[in-house]
Amino acid sequence: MKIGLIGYGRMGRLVEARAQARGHQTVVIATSRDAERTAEELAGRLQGCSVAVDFSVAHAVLRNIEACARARVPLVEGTTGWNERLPQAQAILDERGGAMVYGANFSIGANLFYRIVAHAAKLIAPFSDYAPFIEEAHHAGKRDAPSGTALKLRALLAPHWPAEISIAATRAGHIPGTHRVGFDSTDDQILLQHEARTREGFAAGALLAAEWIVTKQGGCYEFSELIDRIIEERGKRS
Ligand SMILES: NC(=O)C1=CN([C@@H]2O[C@H](COP(=O)(O)OP(=O)(O)OC[C@H]3O[C@@H](n4cnc5c(N)ncnc54)[C@H](O)[C@@H]3O)[C@@H](O)[C@H]2O)C=CC1
Ligand SMILES: O=C(O)C1=N[C@H](C(=O)O)C[C@H](O)C1
Repeated sequence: MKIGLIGYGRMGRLVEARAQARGHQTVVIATSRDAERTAEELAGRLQGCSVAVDFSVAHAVLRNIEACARARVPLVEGTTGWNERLPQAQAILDERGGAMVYGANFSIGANLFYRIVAHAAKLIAPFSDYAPFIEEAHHAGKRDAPSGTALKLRALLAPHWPAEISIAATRAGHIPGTHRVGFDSTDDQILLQHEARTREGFAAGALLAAEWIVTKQGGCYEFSELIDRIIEERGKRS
């Protein structure tokens, strides 16, 4: 694949290294130096890419989606902090026939954790003494809080607990990403945790998504849909 990287920080650089190891090539790199470019101008830069991978900043996401759709380049959208603009993103993709896979967390483990949490929520919710809470911890350089993953976890719990579910966010040092979901009762506490050891898992998932979306002509997919397909396929084989 000929990859266009939007954002060349912690994640962008890691995606480049992993992509190279898998025989792909980075042909375009857009950074904060491209912040003033319009979607049309960025689309011009992305011409010739077979796929784009965006790990940049929330305020640039809609511009980046439009640029990729205009250039007819399928997009892997890994940036977080833009959840409330998803309907606008979908409208842009529909209007221009763009293809995008997005996800707050591209690690396979975190996506399996979503399913464990969803199952736990269903199991625990009928016992009204239990109240859920979420804790997340990340490196000091992370801009958004709560994390995209914590918001996704809250969305999984919300159908079972109508009251607001508290999320506590810690920003310190170099923590790659830890998420905890707890269910607290008068007598005990059930605690589930996903802890990323490095960022390699995010980069590996983003490349898996890139290799998948590159074949798609259009559409908007959440990465967890791709994981569902993998779980289904592996279930059939075993
Ligand atoms: N979905 C996932 O699995 C993961 C998502 N993330 C998210 O990815 C994003 C980036 O994370 P990091 O790489 O740690 O950040 P970073 O701060 O290390 O890198 C951000 C990059 O974006 C560039 N940038 C800033 N403004 C831009 C603009 N207007 N246009 C294009 N590029 C621009 C910067 O020059 C920099 O290269 C964050 O939103 C983070 O939450 C991070 C890790 C995993
Ligand atoms: O910014 C990060 O580093 C991470 N961001 C994602 C999020 O907001 O959930 C995923 C991961 O936890 C790392």
